[in-house]
Amino acid sequence: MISQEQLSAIKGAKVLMVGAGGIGCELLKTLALSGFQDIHVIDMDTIEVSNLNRQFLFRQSHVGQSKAKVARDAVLRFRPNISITPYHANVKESHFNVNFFKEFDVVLNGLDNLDARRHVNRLCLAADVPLVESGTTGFLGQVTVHLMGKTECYECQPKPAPKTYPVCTITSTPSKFVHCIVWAKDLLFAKLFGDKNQENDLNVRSSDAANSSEHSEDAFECRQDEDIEQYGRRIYDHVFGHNIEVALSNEETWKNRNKPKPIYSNDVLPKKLTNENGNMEKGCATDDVSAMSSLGLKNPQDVWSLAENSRVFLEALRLFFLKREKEIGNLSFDKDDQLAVEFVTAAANIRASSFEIPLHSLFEAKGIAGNIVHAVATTNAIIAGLIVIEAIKVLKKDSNDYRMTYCLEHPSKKMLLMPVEPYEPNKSCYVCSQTPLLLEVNTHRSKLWDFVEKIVKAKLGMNFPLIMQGASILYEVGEDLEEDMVAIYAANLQKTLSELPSQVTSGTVLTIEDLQQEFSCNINIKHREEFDEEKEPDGMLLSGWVEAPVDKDNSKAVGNGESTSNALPAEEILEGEKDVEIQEISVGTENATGRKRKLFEVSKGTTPDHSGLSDERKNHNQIEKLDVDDEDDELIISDDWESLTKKKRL
Ligand SMILES: Nc1ncnc2c1ncn2[C@@H]1O[C@H](COP(=O)(O)OP(=O)(O)OP(=O)(O)O)[C@@H](O)[C@H]1O
Ligand SMILES: [Zn+2]
Repeated sequence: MISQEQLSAIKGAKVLMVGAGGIGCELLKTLALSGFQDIHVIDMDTIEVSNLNRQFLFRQSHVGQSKAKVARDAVLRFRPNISITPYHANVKESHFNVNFFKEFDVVLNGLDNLDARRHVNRLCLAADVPLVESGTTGFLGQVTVHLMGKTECYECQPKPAPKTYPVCTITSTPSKFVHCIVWAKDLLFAKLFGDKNQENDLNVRSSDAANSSEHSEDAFECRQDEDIEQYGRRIYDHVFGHNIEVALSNEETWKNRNKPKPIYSNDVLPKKLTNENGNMEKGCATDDVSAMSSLGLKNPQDVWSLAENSRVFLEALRLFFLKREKEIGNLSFDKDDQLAVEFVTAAANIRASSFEIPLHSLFEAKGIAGNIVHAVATTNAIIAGLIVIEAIKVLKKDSNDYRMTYCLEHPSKKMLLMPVEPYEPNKSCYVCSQTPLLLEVNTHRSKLWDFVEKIVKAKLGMNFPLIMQGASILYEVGEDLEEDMVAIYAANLQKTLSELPSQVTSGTVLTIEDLQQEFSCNINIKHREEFDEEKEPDGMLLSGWVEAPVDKDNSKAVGNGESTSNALPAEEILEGEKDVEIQEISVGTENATGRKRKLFEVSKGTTPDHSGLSDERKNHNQIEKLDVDDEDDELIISDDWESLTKKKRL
């Protein structure tokens, strides 16, 4: 039951929701049904068919329309007297500035990416508005509360770096299906259908290959004298046959590995394919173009044979050239693009055959390629309910009662929700505590451009940076800059740090500001001569704020509105490249009675990895078995659990 006090806090509140996807739809409904009367919703997306299974405010007829607007209309139908203001826009647009954020009593995130979450975190800090952050991944979810000075900010704990793979694993020595998927989508698909000017590691490097004129770079261009089937077969033979032969010629590589088998199209398919594509020739909408339907393959959960994959490969390539020629050169892989998924599945499977890696169905391949953990609508609904509970506490200013709550998938079947006390702000957080960072860099070799791209944008997440050394501005982004300044900054970008007009060397302190985020930080520069190409590919190292270790091979999860905030256990986890953090649950070492609890692993089959975490964090990242004997599935949300799971910084 809602108390009078809660009700008046709710009624008078002006709330900003960011994201109207899986969590957002549930949240908007729950806010409206809880009595909130003034809700603003920002979402930059339009509705897709794939959203309909869980984003229940949307229907087939809404596909292509703004999520924020349709969500508003749907909720107004059952709560016509409340005010919902939709914005079909990116929250990073400049009109959503600090003054805009200051209008709200609380901000509620239902986002799906680190970049937008960091941006909202900074604006909430600058505007001094509380933020309730959330995320779900399949059965897992979490809700955290961030209030400046009271609890940690969203960026107080480092987030894991996106999963990356060594280039040579992808180009030459794949050992898992995901390596074949990355090769198929980031190299082959990009090479054939994406921007031709982009660097691409597709060709295996070999001294022999360099001498081969026949298989030089333009092997990927369609020749004038060949038809599309010949072209497809030539690409097939080049990437699955010739390139594998070249790779085999590097004998050292295969001393301790199984040798791959070159595959040529004539080994797998008849010399001339019969035309099975009658339906496709008679014009159909671009969206419906599908190699599978063209070939009569119906079930996406079937694992195709090598011959079937080879046919899909050639057919998908043919259809791209026949039906989607205008897009070629501009395409990037999109998990919702059926033909792209078919092509990538087939290419990955053919490569997997070569390397004796088990083949996968289109359904599975799509999940891996799109970093998908299938969303669970119930998790989104639970998380949305928890967001509203925390929002009400925020509005009532019950800061002692804030909880970060984890929704767990627990093979031990002990509990579903785990509320713990939020952390205090991290005193060394460069975002909310303004602690300077340290950058080790070769100031004679690295250009200002490297610094802007690799550090300021990629690591610090700034959109409109201004870089200063003392009073002199080295670089600035903005629409109203004078032409001569634009030219000076462009020239600066091409200079090494030590060549800049006000030299950047060891001991220099740079101040970086983002005017939109009203966020600034200092970076102490330390010159270092050498960097390890494998471990420090940026050629520079930022510390003070530590990036969390990349998850071990099998400890990575991604999904709908994926969780990127704090600790979570993960059972069934896929490798991926999206920004998502799945760590361990942090709970205190003693229960309310002071009795020690047994350690256990919350997540089946994964041992917590604390490598790279500070000692303080290691102490916090203990996973404990709670002494509950009952083996039945229990939903535990009692207050007792809160006292059992209090968590404090040591
Ligand atoms: N910068 C941003 N500005 C505004 N809205 C954003 C921004 N980034 C993400 N979003 C929105 O956040 C929502 C996240 O919802 P969700 O995780 O369910 O993703 P989805 O795109 O709807 O589904 P899926 O990725 O699973 O297909 C999306 O609707 C997305 O448009
Ligand atoms: Zn912080």
